[in-house]
Amino acid sequence: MAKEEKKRKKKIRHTQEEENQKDVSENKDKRMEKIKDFQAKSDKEVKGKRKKESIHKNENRLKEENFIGIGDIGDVTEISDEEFFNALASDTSFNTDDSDEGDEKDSKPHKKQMLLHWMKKPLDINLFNGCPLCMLPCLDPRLEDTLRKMGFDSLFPVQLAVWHMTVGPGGFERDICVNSPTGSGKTLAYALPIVQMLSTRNIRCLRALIVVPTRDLAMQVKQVFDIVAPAVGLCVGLAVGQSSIEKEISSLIKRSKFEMGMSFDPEDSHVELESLVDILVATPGRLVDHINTTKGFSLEHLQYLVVDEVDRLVGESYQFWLPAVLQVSRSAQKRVFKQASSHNSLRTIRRCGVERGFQDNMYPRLVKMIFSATLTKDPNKLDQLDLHHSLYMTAGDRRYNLPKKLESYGLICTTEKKLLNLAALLEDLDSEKSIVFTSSINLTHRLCTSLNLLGCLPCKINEYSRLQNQSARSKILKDFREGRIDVLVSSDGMTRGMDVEGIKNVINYDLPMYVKKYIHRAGRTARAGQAGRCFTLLRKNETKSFKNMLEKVGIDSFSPYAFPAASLQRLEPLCITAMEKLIELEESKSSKQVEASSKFNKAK
Ligand SMILES: Nc1ncnc2c1ncn2[C@@H]1O[C@H](COP(=O)(O)OP(=O)(O)OP(=O)(O)O)[C@@H](O)[C@H]1O
Repeated sequence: MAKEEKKRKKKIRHTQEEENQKDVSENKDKRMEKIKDFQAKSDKEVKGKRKKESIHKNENRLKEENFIGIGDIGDVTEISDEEFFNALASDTSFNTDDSDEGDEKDSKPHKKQMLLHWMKKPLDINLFNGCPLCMLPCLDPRLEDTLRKMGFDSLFPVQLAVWHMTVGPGGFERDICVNSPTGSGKTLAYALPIVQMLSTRNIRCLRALIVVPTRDLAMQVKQVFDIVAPAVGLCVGLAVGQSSIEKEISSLIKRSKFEMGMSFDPEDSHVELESLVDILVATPGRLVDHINTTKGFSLEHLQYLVVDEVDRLVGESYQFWLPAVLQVSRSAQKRVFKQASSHNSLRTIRRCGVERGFQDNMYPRLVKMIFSATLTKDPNKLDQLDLHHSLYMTAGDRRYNLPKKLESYGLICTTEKKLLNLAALLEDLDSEKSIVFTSSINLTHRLCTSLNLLGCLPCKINEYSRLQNQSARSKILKDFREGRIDVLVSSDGMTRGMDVEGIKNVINYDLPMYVKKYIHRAGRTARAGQAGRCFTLLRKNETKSFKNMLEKVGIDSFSPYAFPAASLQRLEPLCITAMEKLIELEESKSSKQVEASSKFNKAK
């Protein structure tokens, strides 16, 4: 009897276990289904954005092709339909931050490629070896002292090359166009000669303008000037919209004494407002605001114009600022030049002779210096800069170069396994300082949330994208610089020019579609001659395009990077749980948004 009872109970237990297992596996299938749907939705969202970007890019290309500009247009970005749909299918990242990141492909053999004559014989920066500061001709001892305090005892090749063409024998006779790899020291390459040349000025007025594409980069460039400029008594201003325009104006323009007192009559326009700065670092939008609206803001004494990340700043989304600056400085220059014989209070004596003017009027030359790690060769874009007797400087004979000590790796996996592979990689890297790049702002947020929901990684992770306001981004960047954050999940807004010391790894969560984007992302590491690694997560069907991309920067293949199966198995359930929590968060967020909008509609 007891035996039969035992048998019966065992049978019941067995069927229960079978049913439970069946529930669990059905449940798991449902969970995986839900995660797949979620991933497909986010892929679709990113693809939609990319498609828009790419159509936008093609519209621009067509516009350019119909543009009757100088020379041929063989250098415009080209993407055939089949490439476009391949890229979409392989889920590679189109530019979502800036449609100007496209490559100017070396035009196909059948297309005549027009290369500007001055770009045909570039000056090779690699011919210049690093030069000890004590051997640098004409360097102001105060600047030498400051550089040593910065921990620099020699100049990098690009810095020496630019020095020779500006302060040295080259004497600023020509406009300088520099194409030098990321992290090679371009900021100091232009800051040093400008500060050296202005160190002898008597009267303070705005003589040097540096334009960069983003606020964060502008603040970073200003930090460099804030170290070297005061050493020779120069003042530096910032115009980026970081503070209110009134606050900014008071930091740039000295209000006349009358304006302080009661007796000031605003109509009294003959009172000359003085500049509080010799050098201004600005983003295009705020610069144009000051040109158009700020009383006393003048470019008439401008001697140096620097355009950093120039291929971005002459791109389609920034085209508004350059004509304004050139026009204002040109007309002001002509006026100043004519008055030069008069005894006005301030005469701007510029070196480097005069420029071919309009209607044969001669006027002092505005020296232009343009910099990028991926300098454009498109004649239509460069023509906007109105360059004078340009000198093209580049590192070696290849168009695009990665830092010498950068190693490129590829992690081949399916979309579904990307989070799992990224988690395994971050676990592998322990808490080394790293940046994870994604192609869209929303994906940045989701990825950062998922990684934190895993709860098992040895690193502190935060996100950095336009979803956060400027002050939040500045704080996160500061925490990252100071080591309170180990891994930054970032959209491409961070890419250009940002210099954070000690970044060991860059991780592309998705394959950048253009080599320029790859260069600027990977260039966040291996800076100033240090070593660094760039990992790219890609699908099997993206391997070919990744290899093609690396060939453009002189790398004939990438090293595969894989993980022991055990670590993937251990992390997989955690990733699934993290994805489910993320889906719940997204669903509750969207239901709250629906609730809020229905309440809003009812209230109307
Ligand atoms: N002469 C030097 N000696 C040692 N370090 C230097 C020197 N010049 C610059 N550096 C350091 O090199 C790093 C990269 O400099 P910088 O940001 O100017 O590079 P970059 O070429 O502008 O890079 P990107 O193309 O990404 O903007 C900075 O951390 C800077 O402090």
